[in-house]
Amino acid sequence: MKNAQSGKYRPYPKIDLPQRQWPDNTIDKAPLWCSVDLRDGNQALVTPMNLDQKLELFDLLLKLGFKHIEVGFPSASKVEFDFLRTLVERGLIPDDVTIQVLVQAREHLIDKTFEALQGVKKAIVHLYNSTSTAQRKIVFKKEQDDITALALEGVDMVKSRAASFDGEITLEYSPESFTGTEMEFAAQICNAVTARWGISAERPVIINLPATVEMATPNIYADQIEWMSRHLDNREHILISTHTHNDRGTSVAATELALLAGADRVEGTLLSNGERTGNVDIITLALNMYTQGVDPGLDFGDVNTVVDVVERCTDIETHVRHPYVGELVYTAFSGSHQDAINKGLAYQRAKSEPFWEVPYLPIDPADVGRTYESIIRINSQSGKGGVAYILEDKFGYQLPKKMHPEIGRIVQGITDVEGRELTAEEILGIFEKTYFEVPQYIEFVDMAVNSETSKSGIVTVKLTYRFEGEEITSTGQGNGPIDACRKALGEKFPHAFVLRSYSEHSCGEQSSAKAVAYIEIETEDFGAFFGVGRDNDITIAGVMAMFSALNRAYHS
Ligand SMILES: CC(=O)SCCNC(=O)CCNC(=O)[C@H](O)C(C)(C)COP(=O)(O)OP(=O)(O)OC[C@H]1O[C@@H](n2cnc3c(N)ncnc32)[C@H](O)[C@@H]1OP(=O)(O)O
Ligand SMILES: CC(C)C(=O)C(=O)O
Ligand SMILES: [Mg+2]
Repeated sequence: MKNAQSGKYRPYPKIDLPQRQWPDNTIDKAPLWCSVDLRDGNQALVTPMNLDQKLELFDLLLKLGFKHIEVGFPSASKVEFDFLRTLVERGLIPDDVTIQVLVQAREHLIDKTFEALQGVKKAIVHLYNSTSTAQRKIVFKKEQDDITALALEGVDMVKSRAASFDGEITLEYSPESFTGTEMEFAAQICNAVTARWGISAERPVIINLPATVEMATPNIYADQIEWMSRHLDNREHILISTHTHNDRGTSVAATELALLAGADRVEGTLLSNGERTGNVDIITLALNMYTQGVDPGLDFGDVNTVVDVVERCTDIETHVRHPYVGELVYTAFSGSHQDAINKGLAYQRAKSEPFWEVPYLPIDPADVGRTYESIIRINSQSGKGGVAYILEDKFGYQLPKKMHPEIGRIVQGITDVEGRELTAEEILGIFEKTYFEVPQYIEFVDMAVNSETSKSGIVTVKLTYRFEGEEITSTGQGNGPIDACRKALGEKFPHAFVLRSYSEHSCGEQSSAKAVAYIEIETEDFGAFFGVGRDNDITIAGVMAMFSALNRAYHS
């Protein structure tokens, strides 16, 4: 890169805003949302949407709850014109939804726009012209007064068409390239526009202040919004609208700070489609509010469907890390995150009040229609907690905590060698191979508990097992069936061991549930090992767990 101080680039100047108020404000209600997916999003696509795609996306926007929808630039092309006509002719615009159309301050375009609007009950006509120093100098080659005159000509044209229009027309005016415009001129042109329109309580105006190009830090945009809010005439009849692009990657922050600064309305798109780096992502904005306990007024309870429809219509894939909706945003691979999430979810389930307190998950995935299925995935960065979570969450095995390090080590040994993610089924396979498919050094065959003796507290069992090619049946007594089986192995089994811990649970649906038992033994010869047994009968499951542990110890 060249020297940044070569003079090619300059810092954006500060806004003179004495006693700015916005830093002390909080967002406590949703703005009026306006989707510009069908216009700004569409105009930025390699292949603009066809009629069917626009209809599908429009339908999604209605379902999500948008009340202002910019449906296009009807004077720009046949598809744009036909789309609006289709909405009107098929009666697809609900009474509580206002459609918006964009147009330049040019007569033939305004006429075409009103032709497209015929039959619409209420519409926002969004008139724009560029006001920035660069556009005035380079593109329009006009002074400020000429630019204002252009805007006012546009207003006059819209006003006269609106007067003879059957439906209700609201004016939206955008000093396009606002962020490159001097504040005084921006206020001056907006005030001229609203005055010419005849602003009043009955004729409110939307003043949209676009970061057509994001040029500065978000606090500057907030300053600009507060500055404009202070300098716009008839502020009470104006809806200040934001329209941020994401050139510096801070459109969400800029919009949020603009809301603190007094903006009433937000234009943006789903998943940030739009010119260059995109428009601000309304999903992120809305869910940011939701996670602060503020009702966003849009329903993102099924983000997977939103992503499907938007991807189908725009032919743009969603990044796996996209806030709230990306494939990996609810997934932890790393051990310490998995451990904390696992504990957090258990804590959340157990407590009675609803406040969401799960570490590393700023939102409950279920609230946006995401499942817990993919929260924890296993690779070489993962730890024992993650493995235990998968075995319990997916397959119902509630491994005792003491056993987690053992299975964690075994799985990590495999991920280290494989160098890739292991699926849940592969984790289950490792678990079953480790505990249920151990080569049989000593093999359990059968057992029977003497029910009479069990009443006295001491249990007598008859155990049959296979050892060194011989099937042996022997009797043992103990303070439980497993202890009795241990004794029944007697002197024929050469490795002395003691039982260290035991736990059990049932696993699976009621009708097909199995009992699962976990036993830890400590052998003199091989050290401590866990074993797992699974059977219809809990006692047999326990004894099988003991054999599993013995065989693992022997083969260690
Ligand atoms: C920031 C934004 O997103 S703004 C929205 C931009 N969206 C689009 O442009 C998508 C749709 N646009 C189009 O299809 C076409 O540009 C049309 C149909 C609107 C116009 O097409 P054309 O007239 O053939 O071409 P073009 O857009 O290049 O016209 C440029 C002329 O319009 C003028 N112009 C541009 N914007 C405006 C405006 N808002 N008001 C008045 N005149 C304008 C330019 O100064 C230029 O004038 P010149 O011919 O005297 O040099
Ligand atoms: C038309 C205007 C509002 C626009 O899209 C922009 O300035 O980014
Ligand atoms: Mg834009």
